[in-house]
Amino acid sequence: MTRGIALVRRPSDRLAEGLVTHIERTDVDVAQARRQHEAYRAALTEAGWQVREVAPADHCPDSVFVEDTVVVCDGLAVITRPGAPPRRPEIAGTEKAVREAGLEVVRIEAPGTLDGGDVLQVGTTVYVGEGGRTNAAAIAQLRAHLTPRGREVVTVPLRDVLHLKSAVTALPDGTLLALPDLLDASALRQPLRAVDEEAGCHVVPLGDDLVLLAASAPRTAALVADLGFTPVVVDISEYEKLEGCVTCLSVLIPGA
Ligand SMILES: NC(=O)NCCC[C@H](N)C(=O)O
Repeated sequence: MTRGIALVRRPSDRLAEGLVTHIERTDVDVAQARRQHEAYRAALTEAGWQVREVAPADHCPDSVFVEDTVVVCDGLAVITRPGAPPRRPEIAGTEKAVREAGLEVVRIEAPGTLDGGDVLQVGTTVYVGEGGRTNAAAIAQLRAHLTPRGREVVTVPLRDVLHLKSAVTALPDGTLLALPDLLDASALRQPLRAVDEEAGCHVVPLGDDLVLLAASAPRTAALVADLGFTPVVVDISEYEKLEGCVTCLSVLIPGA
């Protein structure tokens, strides 16, 4: 028995040309990135997920960051309209993959723009970061799609950060791990723990007590263990050079 499907997309040969917005560009070692992607996939498999590949989009340097192309909620896939125009061709392959996984499909339409990295689901609350990539028109569309599924969509204003999940994610018990300087935390409802490592606020609950996080956040891994969870640590240094984190390299479809 698996926990569900984990969609991933192999890194493009053009990965090193990926977008950078809030950090300096540094050289990406694509061969190393490929090895790290293999290890990331292996960690998901080991944690009980059936890893499935979205068809490659080698002409899109950022296509490995598959999370940004879809929001999955309760059997529904909301195909996004990425805020960065060069990333919009990425959505076709994702739509095919989620249809094959048996999900119902709807889309964010213009003038809405939304990146999956701006959407954090905690219980029935769906936080959406409004900032550089995601606008109010898209948030209204997402709300219309998810309200009938018993979700409450809450807007979180962002400052100087790529995505909401660059600044805050949640542990399996709903506790938020955050870098509070990067967002308006007053919108957040669950208990919040500030972390002192940039990569420490990006975690992915993998089921039971398992928590995926990056090797660049060792103090947060210790904190996660102290809180009674089991850290699953992966080195994603080459993706971090492109403002990627553990969340953006997969889309989890529980129960699929
Ligand atoms: N959800 C995410 O954290 N996505 C990371 C996207 C990084 C990519 N270089 C971008 O700027 O779109």
